[in-house]
Amino acid sequence: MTFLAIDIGNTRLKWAMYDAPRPGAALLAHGAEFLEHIERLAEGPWSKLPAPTHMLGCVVAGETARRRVHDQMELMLGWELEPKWVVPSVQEAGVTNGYEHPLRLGADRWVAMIGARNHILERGIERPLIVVMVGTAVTVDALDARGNFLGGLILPGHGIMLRALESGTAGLHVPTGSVTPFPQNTSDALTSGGTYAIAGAVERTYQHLYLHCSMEPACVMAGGAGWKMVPSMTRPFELVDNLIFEGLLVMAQQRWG
Ligand SMILES: Nc1ncnc2c1ncn2[C@@H]1O[C@H](COP(=O)(O)OP(=O)(O)O)[C@@H](O)[C@H]1O
Ligand SMILES: CC(C)(COP(=O)(O)O)[C@@H](O)C(=O)NCCC(=O)O
Ligand SMILES: [K+]
Repeated sequence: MTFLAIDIGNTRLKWAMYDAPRPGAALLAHGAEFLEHIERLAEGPWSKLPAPTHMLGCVVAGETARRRVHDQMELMLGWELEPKWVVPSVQEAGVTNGYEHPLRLGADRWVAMIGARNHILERGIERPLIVVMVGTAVTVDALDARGNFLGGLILPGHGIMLRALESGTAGLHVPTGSVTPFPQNTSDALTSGGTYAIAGAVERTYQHLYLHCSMEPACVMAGGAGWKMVPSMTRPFELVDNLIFEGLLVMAQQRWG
Protein backbone atom coordinates (compact mmCIF):
# COMPACT_ATOMS: atom_id res chain seq x y z
CA MET A 1 0.00 0.00 0.00
CA THR A 2 1.54 3.29 -1.08
CA PHE A 3 0.16 6.56 0.18
CA LEU A 4 0.28 10.00 -1.44
CA ALA A 5 -0.18 12.99 0.89
CA ILE A 6 -0.87 16.44 -0.60
CA ASP A 7 -1.03 19.86 1.07
CA ILE A 8 -2.20 22.73 -1.16
CA GLY A 9 -1.47 26.06 0.55
CA ASN A 10 -2.01 29.51 -0.92
CA THR A 11 1.58 29.70 -2.20
CA ARG A 12 2.80 26.14 -2.79
CA LEU A 13 1.61 22.57 -3.18
CA LYS A 14 3.62 20.15 -1.04
CA TRP A 15 3.40 16.38 -1.67
CA ALA A 16 4.94 13.27 -0.12
CA MET A 17 4.78 9.59 -1.02
CA TYR A 18 4.94 6.99 1.77
CA ASP A 19 5.12 3.20 1.66
CA ALA A 20 2.00 2.86 3.85
CA PRO A 21 -0.93 4.99 5.08
CA ARG A 22 0.14 5.13 8.74
CA PRO A 23 2.41 7.17 11.03
CA GLY A 24 5.99 5.94 10.91
CA ALA A 25 5.69 4.84 7.25
CA ALA A 26 8.84 5.24 5.17
CA LEU A 27 9.05 8.41 3.06
CA LEU A 28 9.69 7.37 -0.56
CA ALA A 29 9.71 10.77 -2.26
CA HIS A 30 8.52 14.33 -1.70
CA GLY A 31 8.43 17.71 -3.38
CA ALA A 32 6.90 21.18 -3.56
CA GLU A 33 5.64 23.30 -6.46
CA PHE A 34 4.43 26.86 -6.57
CA LEU A 35 0.72 26.80 -7.47
CA GLU A 36 1.39 28.21 -10.93
CA HIS A 37 3.44 25.06 -11.65
CA ILE A 38 0.84 22.43 -10.67
CA GLU A 39 0.61 21.44 -14.36
CA ARG A 40 4.22 20.21 -14.17
CA LEU A 41 3.46 17.46 -11.64
CA ALA A 42 2.35 14.62 -13.92
CA GLU A 43 5.12 14.97 -16.49
CA GLY A 44 7.74 15.94 -13.92
CA PRO A 45 8.22 14.74 -10.34
CA TRP A 46 5.25 12.33 -10.29
CA SER A 47 6.34 10.50 -13.45
CA LYS A 48 9.01 8.58 -11.52
CA LEU A 49 6.73 7.51 -8.64
CA PRO A 50 5.19 4.09 -8.03
CA ALA A 51 1.38 4.28 -8.36
CA PRO A 52 -0.12 5.26 -5.00
CA THR A 53 -2.95 3.05 -3.71
CA HIS A 54 -4.37 5.76 -1.42
CA MET A 55 -4.32 9.54 -1.42
CA LEU A 56 -5.40 12.08 1.18
CA GLY A 57 -4.96 15.81 0.85
CA CYS A 58 -5.81 19.09 2.46
CA VAL A 59 -6.48 22.21 0.45
CA VAL A 60 -7.04 25.84 1.42
CA ALA A 61 -6.22 27.30 -2.01
CA GLY A 62 -9.72 26.87 -3.45
CA GLU A 63 -11.70 24.61 -5.73
CA THR A 64 -9.76 25.48 -8.89
CA ALA A 65 -6.45 24.40 -7.40
CA ARG A 66 -8.01 21.16 -6.22
CA ARG A 67 -9.41 20.48 -9.69
CA ARG A 68 -6.05 21.17 -11.33
CA VAL A 69 -4.50 18.54 -9.05
CA HIS A 70 -7.26 16.04 -9.94
CA ASP A 71 -6.43 16.67 -13.60
CA GLN A 72 -2.76 15.87 -12.96
CA MET A 73 -3.72 12.66 -11.16
CA GLU A 74 -5.93 11.63 -14.08
CA LEU A 75 -2.99 12.04 -16.44
CA MET A 76 -1.01 9.44 -14.48
CA LEU A 77 -1.03 6.03 -16.19
CA GLY A 78 -1.86 3.22 -13.77
CA TRP A 79 -3.07 5.52 -11.01
CA GLU A 80 -6.52 4.15 -10.19
CA LEU A 81 -7.05 5.78 -6.81
CA GLU A 82 -9.84 8.08 -5.76
CA PRO A 83 -8.58 11.42 -4.40
CA LYS A 84 -9.79 12.16 -0.86
CA TRP A 85 -9.67 15.56 0.78
CA VAL A 86 -9.85 16.40 4.49
CA VAL A 87 -13.01 18.09 5.72
CA PRO A 88 -12.63 19.47 9.26
CA SER A 89 -15.11 17.81 11.61
CA VAL A 90 -16.20 18.15 15.24
CA GLN A 91 -13.80 15.44 16.40
CA GLU A 92 -11.07 13.33 14.83
CA ALA A 93 -7.98 11.44 16.01
CA GLY A 94 -8.18 12.73 19.58
CA VAL A 95 -8.72 16.39 18.69
CA THR A 96 -12.02 18.17 19.33
CA ASN A 97 -12.82 21.18 17.16
CA GLY A 98 -13.88 24.25 19.14
CA TYR A 99 -14.60 26.40 16.08
CA GLU A 100 -18.09 27.99 16.03
CA HIS A 101 -18.56 26.45 12.60
CA PRO A 102 -16.13 23.48 12.52
CA LEU A 103 -16.35 23.26 8.71
CA ARG A 104 -15.02 26.79 8.31
CA LEU A 105 -11.71 25.99 9.99
CA GLY A 106 -8.86 25.75 7.47
CA ALA A 107 -8.28 22.09 6.62
CA ASP A 108 -4.52 22.66 6.96
CA ARG A 109 -4.94 23.91 10.53
CA TRP A 110 -7.08 20.90 11.43
CA VAL A 111 -4.57 18.45 9.97
CA ALA A 112 -1.61 20.27 11.58
CA MET A 113 -3.24 20.12 15.03
CA ILE A 114 -3.91 16.39 14.65
CA GLY A 115 -0.31 15.88 13.52
CA ALA A 116 1.10 17.98 16.35
CA ARG A 117 -0.97 16.26 19.03
CA ASN A 118 0.11 12.87 17.73
CA HIS A 119 3.71 14.10 17.59
CA ILE A 120 3.86 15.12 21.25
CA LEU A 121 1.81 12.15 22.52
CA GLU A 122 4.32 9.83 20.81
CA ARG A 123 6.90 11.35 23.14
CA GLY A 124 4.66 10.68 26.13
CA ILE A 125 3.90 14.35 26.68
CA GLU A 126 0.32 15.27 27.51
CA ARG A 127 0.42 19.03 27.69
CA PRO A 128 -1.40 22.04 26.28
CA LEU A 129 -0.12 22.71 22.78
CA ILE A 130 0.56 25.74 20.58
CA VAL A 131 0.68 25.00 16.85
CA VAL A 132 2.13 27.78 14.68
CA MET A 133 2.19 27.58 10.87
CA VAL A 134 4.16 30.22 9.01
CA GLY A 135 3.09 30.09 5.38
CA THR A 136 1.32 32.64 3.19
CA ALA A 137 -0.64 33.50 6.32
CA VAL A 138 0.38 32.72 9.89
CA THR A 139 -1.89 30.69 12.14
CA VAL A 140 -1.47 30.28 15.91
CA ASP A 141 -3.68 27.54 17.30
CA ALA A 142 -4.16 26.46 20.93
CA LEU A 143 -5.15 23.06 22.30
CA ASP A 144 -5.58 22.07 25.93
CA ALA A 145 -3.92 18.95 27.37
CA ARG A 146 -6.94 16.81 26.46
CA GLY A 147 -6.87 17.72 22.77
CA ASN A 148 -9.61 20.34 22.77
CA PHE A 149 -8.87 22.98 20.10
CA LEU A 150 -9.74 26.17 21.98
CA GLY A 151 -9.27 28.58 19.07
CA GLY A 152 -6.52 30.41 17.22
CA LEU A 153 -5.23 33.50 15.45
CA ILE A 154 -4.79 34.27 11.76
CA LEU A 155 -2.32 36.99 10.78
CA PRO A 156 -0.53 38.00 7.60
CA GLY A 157 2.67 36.16 6.72
CA HIS A 158 5.99 37.92 6.05
CA GLY A 159 5.29 38.34 2.34
CA ILE A 160 1.81 39.81 2.75
CA MET A 161 2.97 42.20 5.51
CA LEU A 162 5.77 43.52 3.31
CA ARG A 163 3.57 43.85 0.22
CA ALA A 164 0.91 45.66 2.26
CA LEU A 165 3.48 48.17 3.51
CA GLU A 166 5.01 48.60 0.07
CA SER A 167 1.68 49.27 -1.57
CA GLY A 168 0.38 51.55 1.17
CA THR A 169 3.40 53.88 1.43
CA ALA A 170 5.74 55.88 -0.82
CA GLY A 171 9.08 55.08 0.80
CA LEU A 172 9.14 51.43 1.78
CA HIS A 173 10.54 49.69 -1.31
CA VAL A 174 13.69 48.18 0.14
CA PRO A 175 15.56 44.85 0.07
CA THR A 176 15.04 42.22 2.77
CA GLY A 177 16.91 43.10 5.95
CA SER A 178 17.98 41.32 9.13
CA VAL A 179 16.11 40.65 12.35
CA THR A 180 17.61 42.83 15.05
CA PRO A 181 16.30 44.20 18.38
CA PHE A 182 16.93 47.86 17.47
CA PRO A 183 16.78 48.25 13.66
CA GLN A 184 18.66 51.30 12.34
CA ASN A 185 17.72 51.13 8.67
CA THR A 186 14.47 50.65 6.74
CA SER A 187 15.21 47.11 5.56
CA ASP A 188 15.99 45.85 9.05
CA ALA A 189 13.03 47.80 10.48
CA LEU A 190 10.60 46.07 8.09
CA THR A 191 12.05 42.58 8.43
CA SER A 192 12.25 42.84 12.23
CA GLY A 193 8.79 44.40 12.43
CA GLY A 194 7.21 41.48 10.61
CA THR A 195 9.13 38.86 12.53
CA TYR A 196 8.42 40.36 15.95
CA ALA A 197 4.75 40.95 15.06
CA ILE A 198 4.43 37.19 14.59
CA ALA A 199 6.58 36.35 17.63
CA GLY A 200 4.54 38.76 19.78
CA ALA A 201 1.22 37.30 18.67
CA VAL A 202 2.49 33.81 19.45
CA GLU A 203 3.75 34.92 22.87
CA ARG A 204 0.33 36.38 23.66
CA THR A 205 -1.40 33.09 22.77
CA TYR A 206 1.20 31.22 24.84
CA GLN A 207 0.31 33.38 27.86
CA HIS A 208 -3.42 32.95 27.29
CA LEU A 209 -3.07 29.18 27.05
CA TYR A 210 -0.74 28.94 30.07
CA LEU A 211 -3.26 30.96 32.11
CA HIS A 212 -6.20 28.90 30.84
CA CYS A 213 -4.60 25.49 31.52
CA SER A 214 -2.21 26.29 34.41
CA MET A 215 0.36 24.14 32.65
CA GLU A 216 3.27 25.12 30.38
CA PRO A 217 2.32 24.51 26.74
CA ALA A 218 4.47 22.54 24.32
CA CYS A 219 5.21 24.56 21.16
CA VAL A 220 5.35 23.21 17.62
CA MET A 221 6.06 25.20 14.45
CA ALA A 222 5.72 24.35 10.76
CA GLY A 223 5.35 26.02 7.36
CA GLY A 224 7.69 27.19 4.61
CA ALA A 225 8.94 30.16 6.62
CA GLY A 226 8.99 28.45 10.02
CA TRP A 227 12.79 28.17 10.05
CA LYS A 228 12.98 31.98 9.78
CA MET A 229 10.81 32.45 12.87
CA VAL A 230 12.22 29.88 15.31
CA PRO A 231 15.29 31.94 16.35
CA SER A 232 13.11 34.97 17.19
CA MET A 233 10.55 33.20 19.39
CA THR A 234 10.30 33.96 23.12
CA ARG A 235 9.78 30.24 23.94
CA PRO A 236 11.47 27.08 22.71
CA PHE A 237 9.70 25.85 19.55
CA GLU A 238 10.14 22.48 17.90
CA LEU A 239 10.25 22.86 14.12
CA VAL A 240 8.39 19.93 12.54
CA ASP A 241 8.83 20.32 8.78
CA ASN A 242 6.43 17.52 7.81
CA LEU A 243 3.71 18.38 10.36
CA ILE A 244 0.86 18.37 7.83
CA PHE A 245 2.03 15.04 6.42
CA GLU A 246 2.20 13.60 9.96
CA GLY A 247 -1.42 14.66 10.42
CA LEU A 248 -2.46 13.21 7.07
CA LEU A 249 -0.77 9.89 7.99
CA VAL A 250 -2.72 9.75 11.29
CA MET A 251 -5.97 10.40 9.43
CA ALA A 252 -5.07 7.92 6.69
CA GLN A 253 -4.49 5.21 9.28
CA GLN A 254 -7.98 5.77 10.66
CA ARG A 255 -9.42 5.45 7.17
CA TRP A 256 -7.35 2.60 5.72
CA GLY A 257 -4.93 1.34 8.43
N1 LIG B 1 12.49 28.01 -0.45
C1 LIG B 1 11.28 28.56 -0.30
N2 LIG B 1 10.38 28.41 -1.26
C2 LIG B 1 9.16 28.96 -1.12
N3 LIG B 1 8.77 29.66 -0.07
C3 LIG B 1 9.64 29.86 0.91
C4 LIG B 1 10.93 29.31 0.85
N4 LIG B 1 11.54 29.65 1.97
C5 LIG B 1 10.69 30.36 2.68
N5 LIG B 1 9.54 30.52 2.06
C6 LIG B 1 8.40 31.24 2.60
O1 LIG B 1 7.39 30.29 2.88
C7 LIG B 1 6.14 30.73 2.39
C8 LIG B 1 5.44 29.59 1.77
O2 LIG B 1 5.31 28.59 2.75
P1 LIG B 1 4.26 27.46 2.58
O3 LIG B 1 4.23 26.74 3.89
O4 LIG B 1 4.53 26.66 1.36
O5 LIG B 1 2.96 28.34 2.39
P2 LIG B 1 1.49 27.89 1.99
O6 LIG B 1 1.20 26.63 2.78
O7 LIG B 1 0.65 29.05 2.39
O8 LIG B 1 1.50 27.64 0.52
C9 LIG B 1 6.41 31.82 1.37
O9 LIG B 1 5.45 32.85 1.57
C10 LIG B 1 7.81 32.31 1.72
O10 LIG B 1 7.74 33.46 2.53
C1 LIG C 1 -5.67 30.77 7.37
C2 LIG C 1 -5.35 30.15 6.04
C3 LIG C 1 -5.55 31.17 4.93
C4 LIG C 1 -3.87 29.72 6.04
O1 LIG C 1 -3.48 29.39 4.73
P1 LIG C 1 -1.96 29.20 4.27
O2 LIG C 1 -1.13 30.29 4.85
O3 LIG C 1 -1.52 27.86 4.81
O4 LIG C 1 -1.96 29.19 2.78
C5 LIG C 1 -6.22 28.87 5.79
O5 LIG C 1 -6.07 28.00 6.86
C6 LIG C 1 -7.68 29.21 5.59
O6 LIG C 1 -8.09 29.61 4.54
N1 LIG C 1 -8.52 29.02 6.65
C7 LIG C 1 -9.96 29.20 6.61
C8 LIG C 1 -10.42 30.17 7.63
C9 LIG C 1 -10.16 29.76 9.06
O7 LIG C 1 -9.33 28.87 9.33
O8 LIG C 1 -10.82 30.33 9.95
K1 LIG D 1 -0.25 25.61 4.82
